Amino acid sequence: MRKIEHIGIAVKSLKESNELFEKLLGTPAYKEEEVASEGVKTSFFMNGPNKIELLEATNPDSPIAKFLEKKGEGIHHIAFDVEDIVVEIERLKKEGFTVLNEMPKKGADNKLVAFLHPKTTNGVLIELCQEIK
Ligand SMILES: CC[C@H](C(=O)O)C(=O)SCCNC(=O)CCNC(=O)[C@H](O)C(C)(C)COP(=O)(O)OP(=O)(O)OC[C@H]1O[C@@H](n2cnc3c(N)ncnc32)[C@H](O)[C@@H]1OP(=O)(O)O
Ligand SMILES: [Co+2]
Repeated sequence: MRKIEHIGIAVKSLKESNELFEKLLGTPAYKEEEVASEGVKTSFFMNGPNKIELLEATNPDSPIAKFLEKKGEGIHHIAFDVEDIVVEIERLKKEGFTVLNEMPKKGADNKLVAFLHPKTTNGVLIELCQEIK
């Protein structure tokens, strides 16, 4: 794990939350992107070296929809940048973490991603991100 790649925040309305985070950070979202496979539409903000990802559900089966139902709006996951996601998945499995998708999948912002079950990470959903070069 090299650094925190982004903090994911579940929101009800991307439009409203984009306006709120633009006021908060003093800068507009630099990208909006839908990831149909995850049932989300996302927007990204840079704040210095830090990246914020806002996520709105695009269907009721989306992990974000279920999260909002259960916990309401708020921090959803922490994403870490990794050099080689396949190597990292194997390492983490050996360490006893539950990897939710052993095959990396295409995420947003030109990344390959995988997730660790929060039950094995002190209640925090962890995302692994490898830049697609
Ligand atoms: C890929 C695009 C983008 C990117 O950055 O590129 C994204 O980040 S997409 C983000 C959305 N996609 C995902 O989150 C995929 C991984 N998530 C999952 O597979 C599920 O959400 C899962 C397994 C974490 C939870 O599934 P589900 O909600 O169906 O199960 P439960 O409600 O039974 O939850 C089980 C247990 O986990 C707790 N939980 C659920 N979500 C979270 C969370 N985000 N953070 C912490 N804990 C979470 C939930 O409360 C349950 O605990 P319990 O004590 O039993 O209540
Ligand atoms: Co994410």
